[in-house]
Amino acid sequence: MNLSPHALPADAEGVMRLAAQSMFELMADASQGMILVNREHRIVWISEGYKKALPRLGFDDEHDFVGRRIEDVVPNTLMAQVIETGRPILVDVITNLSGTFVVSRLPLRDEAGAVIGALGIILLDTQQTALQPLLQKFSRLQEELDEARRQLAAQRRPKHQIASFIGSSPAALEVKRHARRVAMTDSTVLLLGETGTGKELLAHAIHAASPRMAKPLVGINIAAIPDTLLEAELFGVAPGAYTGADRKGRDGKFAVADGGTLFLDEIGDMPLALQSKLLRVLQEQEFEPLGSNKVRRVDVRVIAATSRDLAAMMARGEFRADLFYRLNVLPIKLPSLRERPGDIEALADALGEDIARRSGMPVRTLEHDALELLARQPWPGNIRELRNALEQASMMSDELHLRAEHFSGLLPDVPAVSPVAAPAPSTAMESQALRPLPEQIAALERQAISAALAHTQGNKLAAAKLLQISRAALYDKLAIYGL
Ligand SMILES: Nc1ncnc2c1ncn2[C@@H]1O[C@H](COP(=O)(O)OP(=O)(O)OP(=O)(O)O)[C@@H](O)[C@H]1O
Repeated sequence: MNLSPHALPADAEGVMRLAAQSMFELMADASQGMILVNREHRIVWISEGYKKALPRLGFDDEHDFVGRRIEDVVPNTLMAQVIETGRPILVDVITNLSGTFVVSRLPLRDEAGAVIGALGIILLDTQQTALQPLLQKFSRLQEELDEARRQLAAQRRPKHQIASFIGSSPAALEVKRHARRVAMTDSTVLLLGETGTGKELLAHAIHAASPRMAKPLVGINIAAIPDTLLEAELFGVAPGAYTGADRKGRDGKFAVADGGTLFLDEIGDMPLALQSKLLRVLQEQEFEPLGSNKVRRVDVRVIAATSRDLAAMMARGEFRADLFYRLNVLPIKLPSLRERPGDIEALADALGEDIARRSGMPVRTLEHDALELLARQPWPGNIRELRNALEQASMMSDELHLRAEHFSGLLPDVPAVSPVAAPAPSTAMESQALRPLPEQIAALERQAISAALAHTQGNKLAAAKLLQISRAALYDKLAIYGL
């Protein structure tokens, strides 16, 4: 007889059938449990080992269990998914009320290849194995990952809605109406207003109300970054352009904000040399990273803000006219607090609640005389300064109702009893002068900065010149004093 070397032996089919059968029996015996379900997800059989786990699933009698749909009796099972997709899940960890198990799930097919059910194997019951510490660690890490994901989602949620812009004065309502309208468009927005009037808050709110809300809002304060670093910060650096830390190259804010919104704060402080590069991104949505000649395309909506008079800067040749007109398509002018004293009560309520929530202090209310006093102030630092005054007054008193006297020394209208200019020290003055020196110096410094900002109408560069300190030093101090 001339047998071809590749011909199947006559008993091949029988051996394979028996192998499948013995494998099945062996697995049913050796594993912690086995379960078979049909096409309709109904349980048709369970192994002896599986029967032992039934009480933990809430079943005393095997006959109550078999015949049911698996998803109705085994929480978190993925057997239905295996039947629907026809794809096995070779190793997985499942946790339900009966414990944590390492399992395997295989689809079962007929001769034509159609899925007729699935086989589930409990490979390990973690309570009974040396893997217990490892699996405990796994479930702890899983919990930590879930928590980190929850926190990240909460952080990504927009910080402010348009309704967070407090105020019902005609000027505040006009700002909100305008903001809602521009949120619908994709054009560049220019927010104009003194420091602390809510430009950043409004930029967040416009982004949150825009179709880009699910994408990032990236912010950059142009005045706070030295001119020499600004180009790299905005447009990124190509790999190899520099040695050292930037050798590998890095994305700039425009690339990070791709698909979302870029908030350019203090746009008036943009150096002339970079203004043309910015104009090109606004017009063409493309730029070249530093040290690269490859054009990068992005889809970014720009919201710019400034407290400076861009038109005057343009007239002086300090700001490019073409950039000004490009930015000025949808300007929104934010009113100063002086222009809307009627909103002070609502603002103080909202800020007071926020201060209490963040500090753990009780919520304070303002007495009539305190409200009248606050309404008379010039507020060069606007709402940020109001917030700061409320925070300091709350910290310095235990009373739940703040009166005008609680703002003594915190506002120019209620002069701090300065130790230097105290002609006839009263008890209050003495106690003021007995405060620690660093505290007194800080109070004076804060007042000097407030006064300089009031004088320059919020122009920080001019205020820094007046105070004879650098722009960066002024920014540091503004952050320290919450101005
Ligand atoms: N209308 C408002 N309602 C409630 N809070 C406000 C409002 N406007 C401003 N604030 C609060 O005042 C503070 C300063 O606001 P924001 O930083 O938005 O001002 P800004 O105009 O961007 O200031 P700067 O020009 O100095 O960057 C923030 O704490 C902000 O939440």
